Amino acid sequence: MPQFLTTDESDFESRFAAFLTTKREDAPDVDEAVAAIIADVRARGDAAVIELTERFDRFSPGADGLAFTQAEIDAECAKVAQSERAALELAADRIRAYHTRQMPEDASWTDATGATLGWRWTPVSAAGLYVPGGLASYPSSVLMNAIPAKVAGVERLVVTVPTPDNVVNPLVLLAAKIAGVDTVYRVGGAQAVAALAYGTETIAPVDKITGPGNAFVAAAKRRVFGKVGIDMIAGPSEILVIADAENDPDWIAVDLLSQAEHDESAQSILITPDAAFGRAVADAVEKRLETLERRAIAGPSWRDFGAVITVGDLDEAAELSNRIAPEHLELCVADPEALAEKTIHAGAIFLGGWTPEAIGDYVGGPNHVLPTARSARFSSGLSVMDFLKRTTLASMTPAALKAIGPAAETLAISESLEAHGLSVRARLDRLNEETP
Ligand SMILES: NC(=O)c1ccc[n+]([C@@H]2O[C@H](COP(=O)([O-])OP(=O)(O)OC[C@H]3O[C@@H](n4cnc5c(N)ncnc54)[C@H](O)[C@@H]3O)[C@@H](O)[C@H]2O)c1
Ligand SMILES: N[C@H](CO)Cc1c[nH]c[nH+]1
Ligand SMILES: [Zn+2]
Repeated sequence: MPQFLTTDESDFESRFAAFLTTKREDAPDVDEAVAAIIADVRARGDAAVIELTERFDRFSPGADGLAFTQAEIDAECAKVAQSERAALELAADRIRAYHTRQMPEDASWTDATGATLGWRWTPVSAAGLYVPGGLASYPSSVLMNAIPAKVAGVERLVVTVPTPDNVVNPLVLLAAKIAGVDTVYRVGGAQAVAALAYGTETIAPVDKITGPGNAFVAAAKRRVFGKVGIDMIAGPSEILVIADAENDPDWIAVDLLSQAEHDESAQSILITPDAAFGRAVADAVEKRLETLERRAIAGPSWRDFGAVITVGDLDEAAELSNRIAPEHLELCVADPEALAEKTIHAGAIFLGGWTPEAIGDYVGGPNHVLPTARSARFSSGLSVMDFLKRTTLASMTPAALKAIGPAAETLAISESLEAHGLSVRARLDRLNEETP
């Protein structure tokens, strides 16, 4: 049974607090194994990657076979149905258009002292995208990771994907091709992350690694952070729907199940001002679960981590939503724009009953790699910014240095940093000699 909570019950606060802090994931401790794998790849390069692939993915690529050839990619892509190809292309076009608008502008201005200041954005030179293997590999996630990188201007973009038993999902290769990925390596797990971070004879190192994966991949990303940049460690999916009684309970039920079916630890929550509507949605979920193919995943997720919360009004709904800070927030109410003004902590907001979250997972345009586990309080989804760096620019004239240099010298002396002060003083002295 999902939890049924009502804000006017006396024990609501304690039950809600317990619900908020419920541990949803028990990630196995794999850090020691991952440390050994990374050390092995650093020491032995391709030989280690090949051996680990033999052990974990049960085939031997050989050094020549670590990267897919163009002919292999073309042959796999030819297996994809035209309808799927068209859908991927439509998704790619819309994701590209959205992320192009995210590109930030450089800035430069001259202030009253004559100092010219500003900043400049430049892309990382090379990025590596990890694509999980097996059933969990989502071609849509290839687009969501690769397209922002290309829009940002990343010069070399590579994908690593495990291909257990040497079988690849053709849609992953097609998505990579559509997104403009340069090379795809048939390597997975911590060895793929290590190869991307440190490089091997075959795999050139990258500067930034993005993409989800299992506990081994997550631990490896944590370990190589610092040597390279990483995006985030994504947790199980979440959806929060705020809906009034004017909705079809079945629509809301399938929206809740759309994230529940990702993972047994996913979380789906309905907040509604109408208790009877909440019960109708819960009944509709049970009915859908009778036939849903992924009920073995969605059922436990809904029953163990799902909730229906009845509130007094939509202001109270917004307040709870902000405390939950969900990855995805659907606002199925009469005035979703007004409610969106109040729901300030969420990875992505879907406004109105005609905007199911699943549109955002595939073809809306915004990114579907989003902060989970309440981290939307302080972080954002993947964007072009993840593949850009901002460099500040400053240019002094003699007059500008004369105006602000003495204060720098004073601060340097107060920090006992003599050479700092002298580097300013040397120039100020020259200026004083020239124009006493
Ligand atoms: N958050 C998201 O958006 C999202 C999307 C897709 C998948 N996922 C997650 O990605 C994961 C996919 O997992 P997966 O395992 O199918 O694919 P994966 O690609 O993450 O991991 C497969 C690799 O794990 C390594 N591995 C497996 N057992 C190992 C062991 N005992 N020791 C060392 N390495 C080992 C192997 O190298 C193998 O190639 C799931 O946890 C899923 O929830 C998340
Ligand atoms: N909803 C997932 C992220 O939370 C992403 C995804 C991929 N495919 C379908 N959905
Ligand atoms: Zn999804």
